Amino acid sequence: MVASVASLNPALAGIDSLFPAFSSSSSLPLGVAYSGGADSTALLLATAERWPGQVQAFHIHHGLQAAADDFVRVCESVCTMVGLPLHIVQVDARHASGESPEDAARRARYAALATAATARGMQGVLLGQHADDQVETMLLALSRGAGLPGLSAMPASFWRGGMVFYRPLLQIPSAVLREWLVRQPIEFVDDPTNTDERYTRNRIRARLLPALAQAFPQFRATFARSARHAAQAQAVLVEVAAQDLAVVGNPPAIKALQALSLPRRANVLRHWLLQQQATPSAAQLEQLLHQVAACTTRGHRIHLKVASGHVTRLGASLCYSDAAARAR
Ligand SMILES: Nc1ncnc2c1ncn2[C@@H]1O[C@H](COP(=O)(O)OP(=O)(O)OP(=O)(O)O)[C@@H](O)[C@H]1O
Repeated sequence: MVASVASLNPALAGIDSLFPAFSSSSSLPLGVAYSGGADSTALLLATAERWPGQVQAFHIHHGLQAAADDFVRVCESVCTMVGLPLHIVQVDARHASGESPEDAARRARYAALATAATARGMQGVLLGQHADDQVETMLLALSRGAGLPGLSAMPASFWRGGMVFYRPLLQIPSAVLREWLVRQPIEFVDDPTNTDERYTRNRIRARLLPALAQAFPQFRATFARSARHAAQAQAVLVEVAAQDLAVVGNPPAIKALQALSLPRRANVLRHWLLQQQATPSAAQLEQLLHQVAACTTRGHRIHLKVASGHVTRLGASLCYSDAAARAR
């Protein structure tokens, strides 16, 4: 009995809880984003066990590290062994100026996964992020002073590039997946950059998570609950902002903005700016609120830098313009 429980892939519980009503017709076949690391290996094996013949693996070759060819070799060997189709997609993940290399790699990875999975007729792509990744994401957000969108951490599903992505392992600790996997005759790779403590995420993993486990043994579950509360509250804020934008107008009329309470004024301005592809810093939003409040005479000028553009006053309304973005 114990042996059969121990031999059960823990990732199965994750996919079963995320897809309770998955029918074998419309939602299959599924792709698995397979890095060759422990988590996506456990996920790939569980998915293939649950839906035999309906699963394909997708590996993105970033060409960023010398170890990338080793990842490909391990992915090929595992997929051959378990009899799964594997698609290897080369991407150019060089980062633009002002973008971090990790963000560039992630953006390129999701775009390539969406394109390749669509081309192969996949109905969704599964990702291997787990409960520890979720806590790390929240702590990273806190370390940067994030608001509710950041504290909401990673959603269990989302659309990108016309493809739906799922994260079935968000409730499963990394150690549980790894403990099972090391007892299987299956190879996996440990990304050497995961232990490089120059990266904040790796410092969080190596130093904070063990301390949290000692102080609050239930931290994965309670942090996940907080992330869900934050996501729910954020969804309400977006709804309220959309309603308020309909009232103040788009672009927003200054007098109508002044009629709103300060928190709603901040909320609707952030929402409006995000629609213009401009993410204001906390200081920029503060300045803008100050200017809107002070704008009580005809001659009052507003000219504020926000993101890579400017918010100005144009008659009775605000205006956002970004010459650099228009030229891109
Ligand atoms: N090169 C890649 N090719 C395909 N999918 C990837 C790749 N890198 C990451 N992913 C997907 O994104 C998820 C999260 O990436 P992350 O970098 O946190 O994981 P990892 O440590 O590289 O690998 P794993 O999660 O498999 O241990 C992975 O679980 C996997 O599903």
